[in-house]
Amino acid sequence: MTQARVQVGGADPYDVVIGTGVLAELPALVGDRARTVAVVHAEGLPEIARPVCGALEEAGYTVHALPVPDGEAAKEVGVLAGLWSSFARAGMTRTDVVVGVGGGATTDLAGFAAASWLRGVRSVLVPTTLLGMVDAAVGGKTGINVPEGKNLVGAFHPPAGVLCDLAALVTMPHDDYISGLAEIIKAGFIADPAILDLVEADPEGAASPAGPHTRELVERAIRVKADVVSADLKESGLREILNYGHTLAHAIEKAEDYKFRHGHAVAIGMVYAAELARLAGRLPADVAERHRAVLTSVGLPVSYAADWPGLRETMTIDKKSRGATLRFVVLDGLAEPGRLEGPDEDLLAAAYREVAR
Ligand SMILES: NC(=O)c1ccc[n+]([C@@H]2O[C@H](COP(=O)([O-])OP(=O)(O)OC[C@H]3O[C@@H](n4cnc5c(N)ncnc54)[C@H](O)[C@@H]3O)[C@@H](O)[C@H]2O)c1
Ligand SMILES: O=C(O)C(=O)C[C@@H](O)[C@H](O)[C@H](O)COP(=O)(O)O
Ligand SMILES: [Zn+2]
Repeated sequence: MTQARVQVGGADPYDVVIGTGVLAELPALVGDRARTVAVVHAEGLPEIARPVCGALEEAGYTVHALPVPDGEAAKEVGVLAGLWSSFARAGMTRTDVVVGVGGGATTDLAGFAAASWLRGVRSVLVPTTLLGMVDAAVGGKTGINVPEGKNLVGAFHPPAGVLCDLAALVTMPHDDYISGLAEIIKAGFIADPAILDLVEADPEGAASPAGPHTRELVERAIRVKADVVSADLKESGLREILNYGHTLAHAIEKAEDYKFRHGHAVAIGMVYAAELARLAGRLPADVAERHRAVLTSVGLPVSYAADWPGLRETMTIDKKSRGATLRFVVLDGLAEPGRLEGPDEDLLAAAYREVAR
Protein backbone atom coordinates (compact mmCIF):
# COMPACT_ATOMS: atom_id res chain seq x y z
CA MET A 1 0.00 0.00 0.00
CA THR A 2 1.29 3.43 -0.84
CA GLN A 3 1.89 5.98 1.85
CA ALA A 4 0.41 9.46 2.04
CA ARG A 5 2.22 12.34 3.67
CA VAL A 6 0.60 15.44 5.09
CA GLN A 7 2.89 18.28 6.06
CA VAL A 8 2.13 20.32 9.16
CA GLY A 9 3.62 23.78 8.83
CA GLY A 10 4.78 26.31 11.38
CA ALA A 11 8.11 27.10 13.01
CA ASP A 12 9.14 23.43 13.03
CA PRO A 13 7.30 21.66 10.21
CA TYR A 14 6.81 17.93 10.36
CA ASP A 15 5.07 15.19 8.41
CA VAL A 16 2.17 12.93 9.26
CA VAL A 17 2.81 9.68 7.40
CA ILE A 18 -0.25 7.51 6.71
CA GLY A 19 -0.18 3.96 5.36
CA THR A 20 1.46 0.69 6.33
CA GLY A 21 5.10 -0.06 7.04
CA VAL A 22 5.52 3.46 8.36
CA LEU A 23 7.82 2.40 11.23
CA ALA A 24 10.69 2.29 8.76
CA GLU A 25 10.74 6.09 9.13
CA LEU A 26 11.12 6.02 12.91
CA PRO A 27 14.93 5.99 13.28
CA ALA A 28 15.32 8.95 10.94
CA LEU A 29 12.76 10.91 12.97
CA VAL A 30 14.49 10.06 16.25
CA GLY A 31 17.70 11.26 14.64
CA ASP A 32 21.39 10.62 15.15
CA ARG A 33 21.89 12.96 18.13
CA ALA A 34 19.82 10.69 20.38
CA ARG A 35 21.27 7.80 22.34
CA THR A 36 18.35 6.87 24.57
CA VAL A 37 14.70 6.60 23.57
CA ALA A 38 11.80 6.30 26.03
CA VAL A 39 8.86 4.46 24.49
CA VAL A 40 5.69 5.35 26.39
CA HIS A 41 2.82 2.92 25.79
CA ALA A 42 -0.33 1.61 27.47
CA GLU A 43 0.47 -1.26 29.81
CA GLY A 44 -2.24 -3.44 28.24
CA LEU A 45 -0.74 -3.09 24.77
CA PRO A 46 2.83 -4.43 24.88
CA GLU A 47 2.31 -5.98 21.45
CA ILE A 48 1.82 -2.53 19.97
CA ALA A 49 5.02 -1.21 21.54
CA ARG A 50 7.13 -4.26 20.57
CA PRO A 51 7.72 -3.43 16.88
CA VAL A 52 8.45 0.17 17.83
CA CYS A 53 11.05 -0.87 20.39
CA GLY A 54 12.43 -3.44 17.95
CA ALA A 55 12.89 -0.90 15.16
CA LEU A 56 14.72 1.43 17.55
CA GLU A 57 16.96 -1.28 19.04
CA GLU A 58 17.88 -2.45 15.58
CA ALA A 59 18.91 1.11 14.77
CA GLY A 60 21.26 1.07 17.78
CA TYR A 61 19.39 3.14 20.37
CA THR A 62 19.13 2.25 24.04
CA VAL A 63 15.40 1.75 24.44
CA HIS A 64 13.37 2.03 27.64
CA ALA A 65 9.80 0.76 27.28
CA LEU A 66 7.70 2.65 29.82
CA PRO A 67 4.19 1.22 30.36
CA VAL A 68 1.51 3.60 31.66
CA PRO A 69 -2.12 2.93 32.67
CA ASP A 70 -4.56 2.28 29.86
CA GLY A 71 -6.64 5.07 28.33
CA GLU A 72 -7.65 8.19 30.22
CA ALA A 73 -6.13 6.89 33.48
CA ALA A 74 -2.75 7.76 31.93
CA LYS A 75 -3.53 11.48 31.87
CA GLU A 76 -2.88 12.02 35.57
CA VAL A 77 -0.21 13.96 37.35
CA GLY A 78 0.98 10.90 39.29
CA VAL A 79 1.57 9.01 36.06
CA LEU A 80 3.42 11.98 34.59
CA ALA A 81 5.60 12.21 37.71
CA GLY A 82 6.36 8.49 37.32
CA LEU A 83 7.58 9.14 33.77
CA TRP A 84 9.85 11.97 34.95
CA SER A 85 11.43 9.56 37.44
CA SER A 86 11.88 6.95 34.72
CA PHE A 87 13.48 9.53 32.41
CA ALA A 88 15.91 10.47 35.19
CA ARG A 89 16.81 6.84 35.85
CA ALA A 90 17.33 6.29 32.11
CA GLY A 91 19.68 9.29 32.00
CA MET A 92 17.59 11.08 29.37
CA THR A 93 19.38 14.22 28.21
CA ARG A 94 18.25 17.01 25.92
CA THR A 95 19.29 15.11 22.80
CA ASP A 96 17.26 12.04 23.77
CA VAL A 97 13.75 11.35 22.53
CA VAL A 98 10.31 10.32 23.80
CA VAL A 99 8.19 8.12 21.52
CA GLY A 100 4.48 7.87 22.37
CA VAL A 101 2.69 4.77 21.07
CA GLY A 102 -1.05 4.24 21.51
CA GLY A 103 -4.34 6.07 21.69
CA GLY A 104 -4.84 9.78 22.20
CA ALA A 105 -4.63 9.51 25.96
CA THR A 106 -1.19 7.88 25.76
CA THR A 107 0.15 10.31 23.17
CA ASP A 108 -1.23 13.34 25.07
CA LEU A 109 0.66 12.15 28.15
CA ALA A 110 3.84 11.18 26.28
CA GLY A 111 3.83 14.52 24.45
CA PHE A 112 3.50 16.45 27.70
CA ALA A 113 6.20 14.36 29.34
CA ALA A 114 8.48 15.31 26.43
CA ALA A 115 7.41 18.97 26.65
CA SER A 116 8.17 19.17 30.36
CA TRP A 117 11.32 17.03 30.64
CA LEU A 118 14.40 19.29 30.76
CA ARG A 119 12.00 22.03 29.49
CA GLY A 120 11.41 20.16 26.26
CA VAL A 121 12.87 17.19 24.39
CA ARG A 122 11.96 15.82 20.98
CA SER A 123 8.93 13.57 20.64
CA VAL A 124 7.73 11.27 17.89
CA LEU A 125 4.15 9.98 18.00
CA VAL A 126 2.87 6.64 16.74
CA PRO A 127 -0.93 6.80 17.15
CA THR A 128 -2.68 3.42 17.11
CA THR A 129 -6.32 4.50 17.37
CA LEU A 130 -8.50 6.23 14.80
CA LEU A 131 -8.89 9.24 17.07
CA GLY A 132 -5.18 9.38 17.73
CA MET A 133 -4.37 9.38 14.01
CA VAL A 134 -6.92 11.94 12.87
CA ASP A 135 -6.68 14.31 15.79
CA ALA A 136 -4.75 13.74 19.03
CA ALA A 137 -1.27 13.06 17.66
CA VAL A 138 -1.41 15.92 15.16
CA GLY A 139 -1.04 19.55 16.14
CA GLY A 140 1.08 19.65 19.26
CA LYS A 141 -1.56 19.91 21.99
CA THR A 142 -0.30 17.79 24.88
CA GLY A 143 -1.55 17.52 28.43
CA ILE A 144 -3.23 15.82 31.33
CA ASN A 145 -6.50 16.11 33.25
CA VAL A 146 -6.94 17.36 36.79
CA PRO A 147 -9.96 16.68 39.03
CA GLU A 148 -11.22 20.20 38.21
CA GLY A 149 -11.33 19.61 34.47
CA LYS A 150 -10.18 18.01 31.26
CA ASN A 151 -6.77 18.89 29.74
CA LEU A 152 -6.38 21.82 32.12
CA VAL A 153 -2.60 21.31 32.35
CA GLY A 154 -0.47 20.99 29.25
CA ALA A 155 1.71 22.58 26.63
CA PHE A 156 1.88 23.16 22.90
CA HIS A 157 4.76 20.88 21.90
CA PRO A 158 4.63 19.70 18.28
CA PRO A 159 6.16 16.30 17.58
CA ALA A 160 9.04 15.75 15.15
CA GLY A 161 6.81 13.40 13.19
CA VAL A 162 3.65 11.31 13.33
CA LEU A 163 3.51 7.76 11.98
CA CYS A 164 0.03 6.33 11.34
CA ASP A 165 0.04 2.63 10.56
CA LEU A 166 -3.49 1.95 9.33
CA ALA A 167 -3.01 -1.77 10.06
CA ALA A 168 -3.20 -0.94 13.78
CA LEU A 169 -6.86 -0.01 13.41
CA VAL A 170 -8.05 -3.57 12.84
CA THR A 171 -7.59 -4.60 16.47
CA MET A 172 -9.43 -1.60 17.87
CA PRO A 173 -12.53 -2.16 20.00
CA HIS A 174 -15.59 -1.04 18.02
CA ASP A 175 -16.70 1.63 20.51
CA ASP A 176 -13.25 3.23 20.51
CA TYR A 177 -13.24 3.21 16.71
CA ILE A 178 -16.64 4.94 16.66
CA SER A 179 -15.33 7.48 19.15
CA GLY A 180 -12.65 8.45 16.61
CA LEU A 181 -15.30 8.84 13.94
CA ALA A 182 -16.83 11.70 15.97
CA GLU A 183 -13.68 13.79 15.41
CA ILE A 184 -13.70 12.90 11.70
CA ILE A 185 -17.35 14.00 11.47
CA LYS A 186 -16.37 17.17 13.37
CA ALA A 187 -13.82 17.90 10.63
CA GLY A 188 -16.65 17.39 8.13
CA PHE A 189 -18.94 19.94 9.78
CA ILE A 190 -16.31 22.62 10.38
CA ALA A 191 -14.35 22.41 7.13
CA ASP A 192 -14.78 19.46 4.76
CA PRO A 193 -18.39 18.42 4.06
CA ALA A 194 -17.17 15.72 1.64
CA ILE A 195 -16.44 13.76 4.83
CA LEU A 196 -20.14 13.90 5.74
CA ASP A 197 -21.12 12.74 2.25
CA LEU A 198 -18.78 9.75 2.53
CA VAL A 199 -20.12 8.74 5.95
CA GLU A 200 -23.74 9.21 4.94
CA ALA A 201 -23.29 7.16 1.76
CA ASP A 202 -22.06 4.15 3.75
CA PRO A 203 -22.37 4.49 7.54
CA GLU A 204 -21.64 0.82 8.09
CA GLY A 205 -18.43 1.05 6.09
CA ALA A 206 -17.43 4.22 7.91
CA ALA A 207 -17.84 2.44 11.24
CA SER A 208 -15.31 -0.25 10.34
CA PRO A 209 -11.58 -0.10 9.66
CA ALA A 210 -12.27 -2.47 6.75
CA GLY A 211 -14.68 0.04 5.18
CA PRO A 212 -13.99 1.18 1.61
CA HIS A 213 -13.31 4.80 2.55
CA THR A 214 -11.28 4.43 5.76
CA ARG A 215 -8.10 5.76 4.27
CA GLU A 216 -9.81 8.72 2.60
CA LEU A 217 -11.67 9.63 5.79
CA VAL A 218 -8.43 9.48 7.79
CA GLU A 219 -6.53 11.57 5.26
CA ARG A 220 -9.23 14.18 4.90
CA ALA A 221 -9.55 14.68 8.65
CA ILE A 222 -5.77 14.92 9.05
CA ARG A 223 -5.63 17.52 6.27
CA VAL A 224 -8.29 19.62 8.00
CA LYS A 225 -6.36 19.50 11.25
CA ALA A 226 -2.98 20.10 9.61
CA ASP A 227 -4.26 23.14 7.68
CA VAL A 228 -5.67 24.70 10.84
CA VAL A 229 -2.76 24.09 13.19
CA SER A 230 -0.24 25.15 10.54
CA ALA A 231 -1.90 28.57 10.54
CA ASP A 232 -2.54 28.87 14.29
CA LEU A 233 -0.54 26.50 16.50
CA LYS A 234 -1.31 28.24 19.79
CA GLU A 235 -5.05 28.72 19.30
CA SER A 236 -5.09 32.47 19.08
CA GLY A 237 -8.11 32.34 16.78
CA LEU A 238 -8.64 29.93 13.90
CA ARG A 239 -7.59 26.81 15.85
CA GLU A 240 -10.64 27.17 18.09
CA ILE A 241 -12.74 25.63 15.33
CA LEU A 242 -11.15 22.25 16.15
CA ASN A 243 -12.83 22.61 19.53
CA TYR A 244 -16.31 22.39 17.97
CA GLY A 245 -18.52 20.44 20.38
CA HIS A 246 -15.86 20.30 23.06
CA THR A 247 -17.25 22.86 25.52
CA LEU A 248 -20.05 20.59 26.67
CA ALA A 249 -18.05 17.43 25.84
CA HIS A 250 -15.33 18.19 28.36
CA ALA A 251 -17.95 18.97 31.03
CA ILE A 252 -19.59 15.59 30.35
CA GLU A 253 -16.25 13.79 30.58
CA LYS A 254 -15.52 15.39 33.94
CA ALA A 255 -19.06 14.65 35.20
CA GLU A 256 -18.51 11.02 34.20
CA ASP A 257 -15.15 10.91 35.99
CA TYR A 258 -13.36 10.54 32.62
CA LYS A 259 -14.96 7.14 32.02
CA PHE A 260 -16.99 8.40 29.03
CA ARG A 261 -15.26 8.10 25.66
CA HIS A 262 -14.01 11.44 24.35
CA GLY A 263 -15.55 11.09 20.89
CA HIS A 264 -18.91 10.06 22.32
CA ALA A 265 -18.90 13.21 24.46
CA VAL A 266 -17.87 15.30 21.43
CA ALA A 267 -20.81 13.85 19.45
CA ILE A 268 -23.25 15.07 22.12
CA GLY A 269 -21.36 18.36 22.38
CA MET A 270 -21.69 18.97 18.63
CA VAL A 271 -25.45 18.41 18.79
CA TYR A 272 -25.55 20.90 21.67
CA ALA A 273 -23.53 23.47 19.72
CA ALA A 274 -25.79 22.96 16.70
CA GLU A 275 -28.88 23.53 18.86
CA LEU A 276 -27.33 26.68 20.33
CA ALA A 277 -26.77 28.03 16.83
CA ARG A 278 -30.22 26.99 15.63
CA LEU A 279 -31.99 28.56 18.60
CA ALA A 280 -29.89 31.71 18.17
CA GLY A 281 -31.21 31.92 14.61
CA ARG A 282 -27.81 31.30 13.04
CA LEU A 283 -28.03 27.70 11.77
CA PRO A 284 -30.77 26.26 9.56
CA ALA A 285 -32.75 23.49 11.26
CA ASP A 286 -31.83 20.95 8.58
CA VAL A 287 -28.10 21.36 9.28
CA ALA A 288 -28.73 20.93 13.03
CA GLU A 289 -30.75 17.82 12.27
CA ARG A 290 -27.98 16.52 9.99
CA HIS A 291 -25.74 16.37 13.07
CA ARG A 292 -28.14 13.95 14.77
CA ALA A 293 -28.62 11.89 11.63
CA VAL A 294 -24.98 11.37 10.67
CA LEU A 295 -23.80 10.75 14.23
CA THR A 296 -26.63 8.29 14.93
CA SER A 297 -25.98 6.48 11.66
CA VAL A 298 -22.57 5.32 12.89
CA GLY A 299 -23.74 4.54 16.43
CA LEU A 300 -22.66 7.69 18.26
CA PRO A 301 -24.84 9.15 21.03
CA VAL A 302 -26.72 12.40 20.41
CA SER A 303 -28.47 12.86 23.72
CA TYR A 304 -27.41 13.09 27.34
CA ALA A 305 -29.37 13.89 30.45
CA ALA A 306 -27.65 14.75 33.71
CA ASP A 307 -27.32 17.56 36.18
CA TRP A 308 -27.45 20.74 34.02
CA PRO A 309 -26.25 23.18 36.73
CA GLY A 310 -23.17 21.02 37.28
CA LEU A 311 -22.34 20.86 33.58
CA ARG A 312 -22.94 24.60 33.22
CA GLU A 313 -20.59 25.32 36.12
CA THR A 314 -17.83 23.13 34.62
CA MET A 315 -18.14 24.85 31.23
CA THR A 316 -17.09 28.14 32.84
CA ILE A 317 -13.48 26.98 32.97
CA ASP A 318 -13.36 26.01 29.27
CA LYS A 319 -10.15 27.26 27.66
CA LYS A 320 -12.06 29.37 25.15
CA SER A 321 -13.60 31.44 27.97
CA ARG A 322 -12.30 34.94 28.41
CA GLY A 323 -12.89 36.21 31.93
CA ALA A 324 -16.52 35.58 32.76
CA THR A 325 -17.47 35.30 29.09
CA LEU A 326 -18.30 31.83 27.88
CA ARG A 327 -17.46 31.33 24.19
CA PHE A 328 -18.63 28.57 21.87
CA VAL A 329 -17.62 27.49 18.41
CA VAL A 330 -20.88 27.35 16.43
CA LEU A 331 -21.78 27.00 12.78
CA ASP A 332 -23.47 29.64 10.66
CA GLY A 333 -23.78 27.00 7.97
CA LEU A 334 -21.96 23.91 6.80
CA ALA A 335 -18.20 24.55 7.01
CA GLU A 336 -18.87 28.08 8.23
CA PRO A 337 -17.61 28.12 11.79
CA GLY A 338 -18.22 31.20 13.91
CA ARG A 339 -18.23 32.09 17.60
CA LEU A 340 -21.08 32.60 20.03
CA GLU A 341 -19.88 34.87 22.83
CA GLY A 342 -21.57 35.29 26.19
CA PRO A 343 -24.85 33.55 25.31
CA ASP A 344 -27.59 34.18 27.80
CA GLU A 345 -28.41 31.55 30.38
CA ASP A 346 -31.88 30.86 28.93
CA LEU A 347 -30.36 30.00 25.56
CA LEU A 348 -27.76 27.70 27.15
CA ALA A 349 -30.46 25.86 29.11
CA ALA A 350 -32.87 25.70 26.15
CA ALA A 351 -30.21 24.08 23.94
CA TYR A 352 -29.46 21.60 26.71
CA ARG A 353 -33.15 20.64 26.86
CA GLU A 354 -32.91 19.72 23.16
CA VAL A 355 -29.99 17.40 23.97
CA ALA A 356 -31.57 15.96 27.10
CA ARG A 357 -34.92 15.13 25.45
N1 LIG B 1 -4.08 16.47 21.72
C1 LIG B 1 -5.14 16.62 20.96
O1 LIG B 1 -5.19 17.47 20.07
C2 LIG B 1 -6.30 15.71 21.16
C3 LIG B 1 -7.30 15.64 20.18
C4 LIG B 1 -8.36 14.79 20.36
C5 LIG B 1 -8.42 13.99 21.49
N2 LIG B 1 -7.42 14.06 22.40
C6 LIG B 1 -7.44 13.16 23.57
O2 LIG B 1 -7.33 11.82 23.11
C7 LIG B 1 -7.90 10.95 24.09
C8 LIG B 1 -8.80 9.95 23.43
O3 LIG B 1 -8.02 9.17 22.54
P1 LIG B 1 -8.50 7.71 22.09
O4 LIG B 1 -9.87 7.76 21.59
O5 LIG B 1 -7.43 7.18 21.23
O6 LIG B 1 -8.60 6.95 23.46
P2 LIG B 1 -7.53 6.10 24.31
O7 LIG B 1 -6.19 6.64 24.19
O8 LIG B 1 -8.15 6.01 25.66
O9 LIG B 1 -7.57 4.67 23.59
C9 LIG B 1 -8.78 3.96 23.57
C10 LIG B 1 -8.53 2.49 23.89
O10 LIG B 1 -7.96 1.83 22.77
C11 LIG B 1 -6.84 1.03 23.19
N3 LIG B 1 -6.00 0.89 22.00
C12 LIG B 1 -5.16 1.78 21.48
N4 LIG B 1 -4.68 1.35 20.30
C13 LIG B 1 -5.23 0.14 20.09
C14 LIG B 1 -5.14 -0.81 19.04
N5 LIG B 1 -4.45 -0.55 17.92
N6 LIG B 1 -5.82 -1.96 19.17
C15 LIG B 1 -6.56 -2.21 20.28
N7 LIG B 1 -6.74 -1.34 21.29
C16 LIG B 1 -6.07 -0.17 21.18
C17 LIG B 1 -6.30 1.81 24.33
O11 LIG B 1 -5.48 1.00 25.14
C18 LIG B 1 -7.57 2.26 25.03
O12 LIG B 1 -8.09 1.25 25.85
C19 LIG B 1 -8.61 11.85 25.07
O13 LIG B 1 -7.85 11.98 26.23
C20 LIG B 1 -8.71 13.17 24.36
O14 LIG B 1 -8.78 14.26 25.24
C21 LIG B 1 -6.38 14.89 22.25
O1 LIG C 1 -6.41 20.39 18.42
C1 LIG C 1 -7.26 21.14 18.90
O2 LIG C 1 -7.08 22.34 19.01
C2 LIG C 1 -8.54 20.60 19.38
O3 LIG C 1 -9.32 21.30 20.00
C3 LIG C 1 -8.82 19.16 19.06
C4 LIG C 1 -9.75 18.48 20.04
O4 LIG C 1 -10.36 17.42 19.34
C5 LIG C 1 -9.03 17.87 21.23
O5 LIG C 1 -9.92 17.11 21.98
C6 LIG C 1 -8.25 18.80 22.12
O6 LIG C 1 -7.45 18.08 23.01
C7 LIG C 1 -9.11 19.69 22.96
O7 LIG C 1 -8.32 20.71 23.41
P1 LIG C 1 -8.60 21.60 24.68
O8 LIG C 1 -7.68 22.74 24.48
O9 LIG C 1 -10.04 22.01 24.66
O10 LIG C 1 -8.29 20.78 25.86
ZN1 LIG D 1 -11.41 16.18 20.74
